[in-house]
Formats: sequence, C-alpha cells, structure tokens
Amino acid sequence: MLLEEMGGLPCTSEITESIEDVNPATDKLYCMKDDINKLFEAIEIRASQRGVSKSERGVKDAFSRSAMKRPMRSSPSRTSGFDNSEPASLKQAFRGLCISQASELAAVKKRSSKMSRLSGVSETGAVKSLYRPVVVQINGPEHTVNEGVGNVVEISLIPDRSMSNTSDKISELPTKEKSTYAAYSSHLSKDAMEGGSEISKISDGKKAFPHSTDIGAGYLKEVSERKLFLELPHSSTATSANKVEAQTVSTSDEAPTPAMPSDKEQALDSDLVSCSSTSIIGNKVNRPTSNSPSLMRPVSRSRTFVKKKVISALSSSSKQPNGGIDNNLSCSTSEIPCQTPEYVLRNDQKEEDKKSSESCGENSIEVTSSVLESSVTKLGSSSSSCNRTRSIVKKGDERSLSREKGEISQSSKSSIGDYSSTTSLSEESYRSGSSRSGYRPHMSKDLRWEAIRCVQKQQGNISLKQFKMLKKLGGGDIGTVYLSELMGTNCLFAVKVMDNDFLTSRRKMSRAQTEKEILQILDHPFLPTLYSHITNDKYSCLVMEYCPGGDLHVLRQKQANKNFSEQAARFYVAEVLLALEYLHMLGVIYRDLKPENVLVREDGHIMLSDFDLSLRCVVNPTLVKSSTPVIKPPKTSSPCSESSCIDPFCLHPSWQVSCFTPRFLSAAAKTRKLKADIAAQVTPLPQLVVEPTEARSNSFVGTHEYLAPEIIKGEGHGSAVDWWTFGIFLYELLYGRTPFKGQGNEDTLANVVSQCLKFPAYPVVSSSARDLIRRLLQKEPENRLGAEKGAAEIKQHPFFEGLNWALIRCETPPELPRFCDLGNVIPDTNQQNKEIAKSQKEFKSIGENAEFEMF
Ligand SMILES: Nc1ncnc2c1ncn2[C@@H]1O[C@H](COP(=O)(O)OP(=O)(O)OP(=O)(O)O)[C@@H](O)[C@H]1O
Repeated sequence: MLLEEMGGLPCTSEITESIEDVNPATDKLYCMKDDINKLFEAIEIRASQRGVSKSERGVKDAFSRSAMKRPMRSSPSRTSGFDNSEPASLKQAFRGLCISQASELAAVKKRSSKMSRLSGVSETGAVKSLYRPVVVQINGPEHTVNEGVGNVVEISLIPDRSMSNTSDKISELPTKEKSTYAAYSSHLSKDAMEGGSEISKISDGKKAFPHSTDIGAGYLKEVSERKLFLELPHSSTATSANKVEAQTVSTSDEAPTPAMPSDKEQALDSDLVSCSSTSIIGNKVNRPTSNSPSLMRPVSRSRTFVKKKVISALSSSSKQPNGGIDNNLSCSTSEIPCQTPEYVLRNDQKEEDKKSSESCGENSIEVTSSVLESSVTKLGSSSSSCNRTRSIVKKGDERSLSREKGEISQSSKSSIGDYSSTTSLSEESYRSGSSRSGYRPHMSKDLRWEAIRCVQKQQGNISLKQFKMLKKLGGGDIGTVYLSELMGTNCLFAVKVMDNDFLTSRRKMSRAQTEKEILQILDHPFLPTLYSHITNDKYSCLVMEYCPGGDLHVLRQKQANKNFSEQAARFYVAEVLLALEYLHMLGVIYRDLKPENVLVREDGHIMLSDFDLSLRCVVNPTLVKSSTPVIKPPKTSSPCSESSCIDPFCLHPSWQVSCFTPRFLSAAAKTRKLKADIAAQVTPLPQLVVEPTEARSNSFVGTHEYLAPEIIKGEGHGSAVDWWTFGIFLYELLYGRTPFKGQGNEDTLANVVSQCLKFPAYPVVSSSARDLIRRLLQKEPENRLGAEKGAAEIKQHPFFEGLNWALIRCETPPELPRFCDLGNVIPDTNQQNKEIAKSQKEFKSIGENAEFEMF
C-alpha cells in the first residue's frame, strides 16, 4: 500500500552597498539598482535635530540594542516624514534588504533573457510593486539626541498587496514542559514516536496559520508586514538623531480574501491531538503498517530514510482558494510552454486575461499559425529544457542497472519529529505568505507554470489524470513522491501524494499541512516551487518542482573518498546558507538540514527540500547598526602618525597605510590589508536582523547526528539550531562523516551533548573551514556563530572570503548531475516492471477525482 513506505538573537541580512554585492559590470542589475535609488528618493526625510546628554546617549544605546530584538512603537503620533542627516545609510540598509531580491531578479533576467521582452513585467516594476515607503517619525519632540548618536528608525513595510483580512484559524496549543536529555533517553526506550506538525503560538497565546491567498513575492514581501528598526550610523555631519518610525505603504490591489477551512478540514485537524508511534531500533524505524491503499507500498529506493516523529500539537488547516490565476502569469499568447503544441493559443491577451479572471473552465484557446510559429521559436530554450529533462530520464533509465547493482548509498540518518511545545507565531506573520496564482517573481517565467495554465485552460481544470507517472522517486514519512509528466507538455514535476486517512490515523496531517503552507510561501532559487495542490477527500498532492540530480548524500558517496573537495563543499554550503537565511526571514526554522534533504538541480545548483519538521514562528526584521566604529589609534612607529608627514597621498592619521615604510606584500595581501584598514575606519553599515529571535520550541525534532545539544537537552531551541546543523553539514561534506556519530542513536546523542569536537587528520582541511565548523558547533547556542546576527555573521567568515553572495546562483556549480542518479526509471526486472505498472495504475486512480489548486 502506498503509505507503508511513507513510512539570540536576530539574524542579520548584511546591509552592504550594492557596489560590494552587485558587480557594477553586471548591467543586469543596473535596473534594480536604479530602482532602489528611486525607492529611497521617495523616502521623505525631515530634519529633527535635537541634542541629548551623554547619560541619555547611554540609555539610547541600550535602547537601540533592545531594538535589535523587537520593534518599538514609542510614539502615538506619526508624521509622514522625518529629516535624516544620513540618507545614504538608510539607503544602504534598504539595499541590503533588497539584495536577495536583486540577486533573484538578476538570475531571472539572465535565465530568461530570450523571454524577457515578451514579458510585461520588468524588474523595476517588480520592485516598485512591492513597496511605497513612507517614513514616519515616532519620537516625540521631547526626545533629543546629541551629535554623533546613532539614529534609530523604525520602518514598517507593508506589501503592495494589503494584508489579507482573512480570519485565520487560531487554535490553542498546550505548552509542554521542557524535557531533559534523560527524559528523552527514557522516552527513546519506549520507542514511542509520534508524528505531527508543530503549531506556533502568537504572542497572545494563540496560534495562527496563514490562509490568505496571496503568495509572497520573495522575502521582501514576506517580511514586509513587519516592523523594521533602523539605527542609522552616526556621521560627523549628523547633528541629530531621532528615533523615527517609517512606514512603507502599499499601493497595489488587495489580495483576494481566502476561504475559510472547510468543515472537513477542521474535523481532520481536530483529530490531531493524540499521537501515533513509530518505533526506532538503532538507526532504523519500524514503520507501522498503514491501512492505506497499496499505492505506497515499498519499492526499491536509492537509500533508506527513516524518521521517527512525536507530536503533541494541534494543527489547524487552511483551505486555499480554488485556483484563481494570476493574470500576469496566465498563459501567454506569445509563449507556448513546450514544443508539443497540443494546446492552441489565441493571440488575444485581453481575452485571455478576461478568461483568466473567470473560471478555469471551458477555455478553448486558439492561436494563429504565425503566433504559434514564433512561439515555438521563442520557446526553443524552454522546450529544450523540458526535453533535456526528459533525456535525462532516459539516460537515467539506461544507467539504472548499475545503480541497482549496488551504487546505492544508504543513509542511516533518520529524522525525528517530537513536537512537544510551541513557539511564538504572529497571526500577521503569515498573512502575506499565502498564495496567489503563480506570483513568484523568481519563477514567474518558468515554463511549468505556463504548461499548467495552458492545460487548465484547455481542460477546464487540472487533475492528476493529466499527469503521467514515470517513476517513484521515493517515499518519506508522510507521503510518496512520483516523477510525473504533465501530459502533452514535456514538463516534469515531482508529485508528492499523501493519503489523508493515513495522515489522520498517524497524526501526521498537521505535518503535511506545515509542509504545504511553507511550500506555498517559498520563492527562492534554492528552495522548491509548489505549482499546485490537490484538494481531495482522499489524497493531498503537492505538485512540486522536480530535481533530477539526486541529493548531496548520494552525490557525496560518489566522490573519491566519499567527501567533497573544499571548493565544492563551499559552494554547496553557501547555497544552503542562503536558503536558510531566506527561510529564517520568513520565520521558518528548518531544523532538518542534512545532505539527504539537499537536492541537486539539473543545473547543479541546490534545492533544499522537506519542510514537514520545520518550525514556523515570529520574525521581527530589525535594522541595527552592527557596532560603533573602531578607530584605531595611530601607530607611533609609523611615519604616518607624525603630523609632519607631507606625503599628499598619506591619509594621516586615520588610514594606517604607511607612506614610507616599504611593504613587500603581494597584490592580494595588499588588497586584503587595505580592505581591513578601511573596514576598521569606516562606520559600520546597519544590518538587517531578520531572524525569529523570540522563537523557542521544546520539540524533539531533527536527525540524530544533526541534533543540536539544546534540542537533546530539551532546553528549548530557536533559530540557532539551524547553524548547528549547518556546522555538522559542512563537516560531513568535508570529512565524509558526521562528528558525533556513535554506535547507536543514544550514543550519538550523548556525544553531541558532551563530546569535544575533533577533526580527523585526513582529509586535510583548511584552517578557515575548521574554524568555521568550530564556531558553528558550539554546544551553547548563545556562543554559536550566527546566533546573534544570523546568516550575515556566517557569510563574513573567512571560509567564504571572495564569494559573491549576490551572484552565486550564476556561478558554475562544482559538477553537473550525473543522471544515472535517476536510477530506476525503467525497471530492469519483471518484478520492478510490475511494481511500476501497479504504481502507475494506483497513481491514475488517485487522480480520478482529484482537482488541482493553482498557486
Ligand atoms: N522535488 C523533488 N525532486 C526530486 N526528488 C524529490 C523531490 N522531492 C522529494 N524527492 C525525493 O523523494 C523522496 C521522498 O521525499 P519526501 O520529502 O517525501 O521524504 P523525506 O525526504 O524522507 O521526508 P519526510 O519523510 O519528512 O517527508 C526523497 O528521496 C527525495 O529525495
């Protein structure tokens, strides 16, 4: 049967000048840059210069620090503007805020250069559509500041689509007392594991889920409803610094009002109180036998995934509205997704838009031959992309034999899902994260969207019947994933099928719900795109982006000595770091990082998958100045320290570049020294802190070898657990094994808590890599790199020196997937043939009445 197999601080986004993060030579970003400039020009700033005493300054500093954690709403009276003596700093801060968006847009533009002229949406427009900033002063006139004191600015960004007025479903979650490691051990001995999703708790003690229908347009949009605090760096010219609150007001239309969860869904969710169990013996889980249909019976897999889950949380479900289609992304008259022109388009945009806004039914699409011709031409690249993927599948078929013969990596790592307590979740925090059809900027030109829309228009709706199952990719704890082709389009998808009865009986419905809700809000190149979701009484199906390159666990096994080179490891962990940073910005703590969950795309870049163990929580984006500038005292030994220095190029006394002392440094060393000198002298830029600082959970979730000590000890954990797992992940990629693995799971857990970190002598790993691992694998979360300022802290580590974060997705990956990873697409035995045939039959039966929801 089908389901048998299923089984502190704030983070920062570094605010940097676009010069640093964006290559000026890359004209693709100029649009973006100009647009951001315009954005800041739109911020009206009004002078309000006031003095503050020294003692007040101290208070102010402390206040500013606290502002790192949560926004302050200090003034009832807000004005529409304020004066800022340092507009550049504010601009820099916003630039940093936008940098991921800029990166995505740059890559989108690159990827779709041939298509871009067909699109009516420019990057500039995309940015403009996100925000219209309004800066509001929140300080009362009694607040006075002295010269030189950092300005603190609170900024609220409201997305272009106003927040949904949906009445989110809210439920109470009982708080479970902290468990101890000893308690966990005894718990383990019972072999009782329960599945379920963790529900976050909003500050008033309730938990909420996003139900609005507007999918976020990237993290900017996601964080846009939250307050930002800016502490503007002081400058010598600044004479005042007022605490102000700036509010960015949206301009665009409102998001559609989402439907409330159906009674059935509510009933399902109400069943999620008690727990199911999955026993763990060593590294293996004895999965309970499901009563679900045989669709998900075990088939050969490339590796073993064993997960144990414990749940003590309620979940509320959300119902997505039936697929309203984003007109902007509706089937373009000038674009046909695939070469096979089974769906004919009419070159009438207005009519199509009109139809898009209506029901999805009865669309008969026509296109003139000339349009079709040009469309096919323009879609050459995309078609080839589709076809390439298909050829990949065929290659995989051919090579599957070798895989079946033993080139199969076995991962002994199993994820644990023991949900025992909650964290904070703002009701508002997910309103902007809900879906709107295809409104995902970085994938807006993706042909799979077009394919789905075209089929929907042609057929009236999309059902699973329109997907042809090609192979079973694997089964997880809550569902089975199939590689499927949307028939007639050459477009491949990964369809995750979950049996509702199974989920309910195993108390895993809320985990599925969590995964769906997180997938819905994602819009990032290193995270999966969710194209559609089936709402059916019997099945829940997620139609996701397909990743043909296998996962990093399999890829690592194929490396010489089963470990990656340092350069390759750096690439993969850097992309994972960006994905984690983005997730944190959305208020998602991932909690299950491991090579098995890092998939490799066709282009060799990564995709982080599997979100059913993730924690959703509150995140309060905060812009803070990182620290006061450090002014080095002039070196007495340096000739430049002398006021008598007459060298016109000597920047005495601030710059520690000697004008007389000969330095025999390499060019690179000189550059490094210059950078270091400048960094020491220049006022630090503010940093965007966007990490769920208030999040605390006592849930026991993760994978044994990757569990952070605070999770094992039951001390409560927050976003720092992702930096611990990040350290383990880097270690494993470099050394080919995890650092604390013991004989069994309990040994492993004990090692994690008490054993010192050791590095093997072989392979030889650079000191910077070891230093980074050491800083990440601090047992105390507060000492851990990233715990205070999140991903930005980690990005600045020397291990990543020279990495262009903004353009990493344009870099050449260490290697392209070897498509034998696809494995058993074509079975090489009669038995497998039968299994595939049966799976296809079952897959078909699932789709009989299943209707898709568009996102
Ligand atoms: N988008 C995708 N493209 C390619 N393969 C995928 C995709 N999503 C999942 N898979 C593969 O399908 C298999 C099952 O994935 P799934 O996420 O359901 O299970 P899992 O990783 O064990 O997690 P969980 O048990 O928590 O659901 C895994 O082997 C995974 O690599």
